[in-house]
Amino acid sequence: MQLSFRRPHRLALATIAPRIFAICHTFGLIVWIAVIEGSGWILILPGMLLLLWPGVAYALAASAQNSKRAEFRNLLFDCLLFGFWCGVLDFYALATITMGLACLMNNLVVGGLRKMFVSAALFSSAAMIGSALTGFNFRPYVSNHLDIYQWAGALVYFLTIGRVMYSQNRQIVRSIGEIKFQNRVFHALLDLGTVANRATNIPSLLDASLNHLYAHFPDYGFAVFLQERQRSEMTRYATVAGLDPKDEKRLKRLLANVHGQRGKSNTLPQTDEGARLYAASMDGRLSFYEGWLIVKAPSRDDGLEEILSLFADQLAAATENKLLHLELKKTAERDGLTGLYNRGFLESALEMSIQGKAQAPSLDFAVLMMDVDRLKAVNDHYGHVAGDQLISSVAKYLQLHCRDSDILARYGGDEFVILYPSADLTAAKRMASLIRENLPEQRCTIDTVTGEHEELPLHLSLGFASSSEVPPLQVFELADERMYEDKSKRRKHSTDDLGTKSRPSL
Ligand SMILES: Nc1nc2c(ncn2[C@@H]2O[C@H](COP(=O)(O)OP(=O)(O)OP(=O)(O)O)[C@@H](O)[C@H]2O)c(=O)[nH]1
Repeated sequence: MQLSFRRPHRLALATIAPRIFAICHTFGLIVWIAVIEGSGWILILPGMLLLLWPGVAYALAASAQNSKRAEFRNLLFDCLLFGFWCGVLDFYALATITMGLACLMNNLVVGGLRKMFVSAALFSSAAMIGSALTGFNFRPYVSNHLDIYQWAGALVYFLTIGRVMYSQNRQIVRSIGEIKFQNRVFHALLDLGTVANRATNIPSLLDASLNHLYAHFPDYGFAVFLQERQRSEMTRYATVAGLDPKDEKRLKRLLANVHGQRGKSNTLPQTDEGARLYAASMDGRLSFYEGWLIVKAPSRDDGLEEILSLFADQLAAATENKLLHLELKKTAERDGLTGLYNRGFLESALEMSIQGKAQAPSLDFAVLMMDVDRLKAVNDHYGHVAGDQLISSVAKYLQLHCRDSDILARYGGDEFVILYPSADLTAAKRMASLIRENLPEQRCTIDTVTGEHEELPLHLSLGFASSSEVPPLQVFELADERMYEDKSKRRKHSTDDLGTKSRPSL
């Protein structure tokens, strides 16, 4: 079997010095007594074997699979050795008491009462064996000088043990502090994903994430900057938490430095009257942006760099996911030409309004349907680009007069719908009147196929209905019917004009 030595557990390291001292001191005691009682080498030679023990104990701990457990065994073996020699030295009282106490105390400290009792049993048994082998003598006192030697040795030994316990305690306190900090980092990282997922857009994601980090690390300040990859001078998003406004200047300077380091994900410390600014790149994970997470630490913090890149990575991943999600949502919900909601979104919103009315009958909704007049003629005469411009102009006009709660959608080619999810007919009527009165004055500039600009008026046919008039399922149909009635009326008025003009009467 091949022995492999490793750095043993800190307990085995801590006991090296006190054990060497105790063994050397005991060897001195053996030599002294051997000289006094004239037993000479009969006592000294076996005593020399004792000197090997600290090395053997260390080797046992360093080669064991579990060096802590091996050191527990070594401490028990200490009791056997010292007990044996107390017996051999005829129970010299001061040595027996101090050695016995030291053995009991060491085992009590590392293994509690149970280990202490085991160590007491081992010590006494070994003492009995030692005494039996040398013929059961009892000599509690040897000389004053030896008493002084033994007192001094005991004093140094207990002081050494005290020092060891103090440094062990300090290390434990430091370790607990580190564990607590790592725990905070772990929780902050774990929750960062959840916080970021809850956000509805990028600014709120960055805001919530930085506030979350600040709540976990109130002594620190945080900032994040996202810049367009193509135009890095354009800061698209910037958020700070826990930073002084005067820090912003410093941050700008820091950002100017980190620009040159683009692509690197290492942090760049910058001194600032005791506090330090660190920047971690979010580059690797962002497709269209380059970003920096900046942390202001109250003092130099070497451990921060590693953690900071974890936070930067997590934040970048959450931002990239949100950007993709928003893009997907936009594609799924929005109309490509006008940016208004599309038919699918409107239909699900209408479905929800219908269900809402079923659950709360007092909750009315209304629909305003609109159709652009004579788009086909514009297409035919000026081309489809001009037709598109006309549609976009109508969309912009409607958007301008809608509130955030209104759902304005492009329903089909030239059809628009506004759903008022929690309003009766009044809102739809008001919008219809506005359109009737103001729209004819509006003009849309189109590009003709010959490259000229033309101004065309905007015309819409309208129909509105509300759940206060008909059952919810029929509201849309009624608005549609009314819109076609309106269109028929408007057509009648303009039929003659169309016949007489060379280009569409718009
Ligand atoms: N330029 C353009 N034209 C479109 C678009 N979607 C639909 N159209 C055209 O819009 C026209 C709509 O037809 P209609 O509603 O029947 O005709 P209209 O000319 O608006 O006539 P009225 O509604 O009866 O006034 C069709 O010619 C479609 O090809 C679009 O996105 N862009």
